[in-house]
Amino acid sequence: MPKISSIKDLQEAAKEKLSKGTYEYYTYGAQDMLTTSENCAAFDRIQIRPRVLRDVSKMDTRVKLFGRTLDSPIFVAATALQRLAHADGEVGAARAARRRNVVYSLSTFSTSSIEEVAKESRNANLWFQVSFFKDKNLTLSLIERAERAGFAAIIVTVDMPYSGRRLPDIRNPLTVPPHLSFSNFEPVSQSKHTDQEEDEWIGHHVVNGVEANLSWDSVTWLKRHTRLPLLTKGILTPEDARLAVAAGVDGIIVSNHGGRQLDSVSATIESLADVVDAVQGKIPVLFDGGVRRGTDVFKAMALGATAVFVGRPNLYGLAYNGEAGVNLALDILNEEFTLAMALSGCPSLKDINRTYVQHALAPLSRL
Ligand SMILES: Cc1cc2nc3c(=O)[nH]c(=O)nc-3n(C[C@H](O)[C@H](O)[C@H](O)COP(=O)(O)O)c2cc1C
Ligand SMILES: CCCCCCC(=O)C(=O)O
Repeated sequence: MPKISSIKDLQEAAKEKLSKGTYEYYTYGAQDMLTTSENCAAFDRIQIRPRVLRDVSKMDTRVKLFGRTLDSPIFVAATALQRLAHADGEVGAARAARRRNVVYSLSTFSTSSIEEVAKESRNANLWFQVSFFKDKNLTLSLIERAERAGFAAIIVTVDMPYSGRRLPDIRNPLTVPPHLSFSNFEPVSQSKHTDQEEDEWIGHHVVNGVEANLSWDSVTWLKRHTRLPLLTKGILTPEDARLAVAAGVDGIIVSNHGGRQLDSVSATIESLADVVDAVQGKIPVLFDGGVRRGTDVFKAMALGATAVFVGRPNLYGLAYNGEAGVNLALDILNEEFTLAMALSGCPSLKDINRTYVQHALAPLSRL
């Protein structure tokens, strides 16, 4: 394998290391994966309009969010089951995010617990992703644990009342090996139990436990029960963005779950500007989906994102080389992004705006 110099290289290296089932669980999307592909392809239909003869001798990628200053707007998205990729798992990935002073979001469906990640990555910028469970006390207890452990924000996922139809999962359902568990679901994980009891409990709480009877009142309810900033993840339309603002959330994440939920929805980069316009600057709009290059980050920032999350690049980094692999993924993206800013004549994030991008008449073609 030649030197890893792009996220694509990392993906190929990860494919070599992971079992087929794990690689497909991480990489694939719902049904025909139209949206998963589009998330990446749509970036190629956007061109950058660089300005020249600016002072780019000092670059500043810092972003301020909810009272904290982060060194870069490239954050790590919540993804389940990270220790399937490497023993370093969520802890290693959170440490890599801490090294760059950026946000690490921990999935509810993690293989290291809220407390373990907080303890082992002390002083990291941790956000917790929660789902609405039928058992409301379960949702609340997860949030309370995240608050107690020092997490700085709550992300509530709103695009997953049911799991999307992912064909590898249907043909060959992913199993969690016996040495791993959904660590946030303690009652079973900590007590003596048989594998069958564990499977039944997980089936009940994790897979079938997610609530499908939801409304914006559910979000208001959650907001009342946390003192942390609350972000809704999975917004794709200006209509829902306006409702999110009205519900009093502190931030929106434009996301289609990496194309893993409803196939045939638009690429997130194509939904971003409309959401940003609807929100009118009242709350930050964050973004994820298909970011594989620093130039993708630049395009999302130009269309109004306050920060972007990367999901699969983090998993590929982990699979390649644990914490060091996530460091590598974040280094590549940050180097590419800073260079894109400099070559576009934008020394700081506040300089980047919509005048720096345009829709290509034809997709930019890849060699
Ligand atoms: C393997 C995998 C697991 C995921 N698990 C979660 C999860 O537990 N909760 C959640 O809200 N989103 C989850 N997501 C969605 C990511 O948070 C994010 O929206 C998506 O990965 C962004 O797209 P990208 O992978 O192209 O960067 C998952 C995505 C992947 C690929
Ligand atoms: C096997 C349980 C996985 C929970 C859902 C994780 C997720 O959001 C995903 O996209 O996968």
